Amino acid sequence: MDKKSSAYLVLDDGRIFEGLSWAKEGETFGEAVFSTGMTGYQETLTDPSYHKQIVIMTAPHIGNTGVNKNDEESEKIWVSGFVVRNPSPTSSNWRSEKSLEQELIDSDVVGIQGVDTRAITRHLRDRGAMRVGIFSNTELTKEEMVVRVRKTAPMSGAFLAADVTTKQPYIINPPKGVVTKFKVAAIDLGIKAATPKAMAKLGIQVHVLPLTTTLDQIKELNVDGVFLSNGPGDPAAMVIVVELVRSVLLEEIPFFGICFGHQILGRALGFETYKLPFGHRGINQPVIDLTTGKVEITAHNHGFAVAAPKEVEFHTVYGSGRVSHISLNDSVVEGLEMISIPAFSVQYHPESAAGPHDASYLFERFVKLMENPRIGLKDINA
Ligand SMILES: NC(=O)CC[C@H](N)C(=O)O
Repeated sequence: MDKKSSAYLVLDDGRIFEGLSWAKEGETFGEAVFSTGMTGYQETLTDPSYHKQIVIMTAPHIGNTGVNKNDEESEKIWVSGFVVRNPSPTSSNWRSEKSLEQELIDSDVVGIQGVDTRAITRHLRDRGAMRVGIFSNTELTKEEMVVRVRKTAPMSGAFLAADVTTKQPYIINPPKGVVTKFKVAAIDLGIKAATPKAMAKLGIQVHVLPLTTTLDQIKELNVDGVFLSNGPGDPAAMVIVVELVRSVLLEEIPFFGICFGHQILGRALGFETYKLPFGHRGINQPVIDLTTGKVEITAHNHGFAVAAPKEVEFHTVYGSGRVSHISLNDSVVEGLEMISIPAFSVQYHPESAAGPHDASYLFERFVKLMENPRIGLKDINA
């Protein structure tokens, strides 16, 4: 095993954690976010929503099952850096094709190991998400490293979806033996691979389209529904897509949004979005469905949220609606549904990847909405 050099995790408030270099050596910058998932490191690394973020894993042992082609959520690793306590020295899994460290090296991802990830997490919980840098094999002084971190762009106001959206449309068809019943235009703001697969299993032919897609291009496809995906950056920077959603709502085309798509629906309806102190990132987050009273254990990855009124029906130019789901950890809005037009969204990830499948019913809800666009959500959920 080659001897590892010292490495430093440097936060923009001047706090520095010393560890050892891991994966690629060098320096990298991003927003420091922590994920509490015990599994799913490969899905996290390849989720485009983490673009320009450095992810701290609270689970101490990472890399135990190596990496494989099936568990990727996109064609590449999007995180800017990866912070772990104890990378596994072996990869033990029948599907493993490569070690995690080798995959990170091959993907030019700078990592750091041997740092107290729990102390870093507690610090971020107390101080909030902030800019961060990883420096390994560096000649810089600690002061020079802090200065470099403070020169990097913050997440607030960041327009990042253009970096991750598909350049060309592509189609995900239902698997063999599943009849195609609906066609959906999925606007790719950083879509995870598990999402169109979850829809295709229900008989939906998913047309994955670039974020620049227009309403006319959607109407040319003669779709039964429009889907807005997860993705990186600040929803307040997504003006072009907010306008598209408003035109879809006016046409009353059945609409479903996940995570970034939920925030953009919220903004299209006229609500503000705001930055959470340190976000929700993990796969055991309790959310209550206010329609059924059921509690779901869900997968989350979001740093922003929608400021919508929770106790009452709200009224917008597109009709009335309500908050459909809230987090049981901190009461953050986790779902919206319109009553008079066919549109709903959730802040969390019903496609999971990784995480529990408690929320997979939401894809069926989208199918029912396309089957009965005129009756709206209230009757569908009854
Ligand atoms: N996973 C996502 O879609 C994230 C949405 C948004 N970028 C946020 O951080 O809240």
